[in-house]
Amino acid sequence: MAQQHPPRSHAIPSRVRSYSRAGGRMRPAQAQALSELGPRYVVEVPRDDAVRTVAPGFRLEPEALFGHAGQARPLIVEVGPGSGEALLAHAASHPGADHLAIEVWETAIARMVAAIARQGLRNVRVVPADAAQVLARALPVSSASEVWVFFPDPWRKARHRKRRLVTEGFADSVARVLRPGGVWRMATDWADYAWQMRDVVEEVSALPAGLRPDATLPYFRHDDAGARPGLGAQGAVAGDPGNGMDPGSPAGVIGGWSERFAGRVMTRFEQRGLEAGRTVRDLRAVRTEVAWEPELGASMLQRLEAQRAAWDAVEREPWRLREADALGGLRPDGPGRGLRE
Ligand SMILES: C[S@@+](CC[C@H](N)C(=O)[O-])C[C@H]1O[C@@H](n2cnc3c(N)ncnc32)[C@H](O)[C@@H]1O
Repeated sequence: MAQQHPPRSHAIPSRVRSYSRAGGRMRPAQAQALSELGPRYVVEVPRDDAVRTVAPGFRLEPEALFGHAGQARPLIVEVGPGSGEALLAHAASHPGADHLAIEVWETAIARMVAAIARQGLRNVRVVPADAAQVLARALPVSSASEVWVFFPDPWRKARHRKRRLVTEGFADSVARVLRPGGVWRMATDWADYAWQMRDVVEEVSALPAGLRPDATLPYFRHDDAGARPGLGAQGAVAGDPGNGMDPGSPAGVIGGWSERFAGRVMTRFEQRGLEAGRTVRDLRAVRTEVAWEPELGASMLQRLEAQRAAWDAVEREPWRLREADALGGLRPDGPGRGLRE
C-alpha cells in the first residue's frame, strides 16, 4: 500500500533548548580545521531568529547534498553525535550509505570534520543546527533509514526536565523523517530517561503515529528488569506473572529494552556512566507502514495538545493532577515512574 502521510503541522518546533553549549572557546587547531574543512562537510543553514535555529523555509535535500541526486541510498541520521565516533565508524564500514550528523556544539563539529577528513570519508555531512527543528521541518518526509540518539544530555534536575530532547513531539518528528521500516535507535545511562524514552515510544505508538516499539528484552512494570542484570530475555517468560512479568504486557511488543546496538562505539559519555555504576539501556522503535487518514492525524494532534495543556495547568494549579493523569501523556516532572538508581 502506498505510504500516505498526515497533513501534520510542524510549524512550531520546540524552542526549548536541549543543549547547554553551542559555541565556546575552540583551540586554534580546531578553529582552523573548521574554517578549512567546514565548506566541504558542514551544511550552510539559514537561520531563523537565533543561532542554531533553522529558517522555516529551509529544506535539506540529502541526495543532492551527498552528490547523487535521483539515486536513493540508505541515510543514517545521528542527533547529537558529539565528535561523531559512532557515525564515522559506521560511515567507514558502510560506504554505500549516507550519514548525516546533526550537532549544535561547535567544538564537537570541529573535531568531527577533522576526523572525517583524516579518514577520507565521502559519505558524511554535518548539519550545525537544533535537531528538533531539522527533523520537524528541514529533512524530507520518509527520507531516513535510521535515526540515532545516543546519550542525549540527561537534564537531571526536575526543573530542567523539559529540556530533554526525547519527548512526544520529537518522536513525532522522528516518525516523520523515517522511511517505513526505518529504525529509531536510542541509548542512555540514566534510568529515568530510559523509562521516559520507552514511555514516549509507547505513548506515541498508542496513538497511530507510525512508530512501533521493537523490544527484545521484556520489561517488568512493577520491578524494573533492566535495572536487575540477569533478568533479561532468557529469565522471563512473556506474560507470565509468576516471573514478575506484567501479565498485560506481551514481551517484545510493548515496552522493554533492546540489546546493545552493535554499531554503537563506546564513547566517553557511556564510559562515564558505566564507571559511575549506571546501567546502559538501548531502545529501538520501528516506523510502521501505517497509512494515514487525515482525520487520524488531526485527532492525534488534538489529543497531544489537550495533554500538554492539562500538564501545563498542573504546573500552575497542582490540584489538577487527576484530570491530567486521566488524559494521559507524559508527566513533565519526569515519567520513568519513580525509578531510582
Ligand atoms: C551527552 S552528548 C553525547 C554525544 C554522543 N552521542 C555520545 O554518545 O558520545 C550529547 C550531544 O548532543 C548534542 N545536542 C543536544 N541537543 C541537541 C540538539 N537539539 N540538536 C543537536 N545536537 C544536540 C550536544 O551538543 C552533545 O554533543
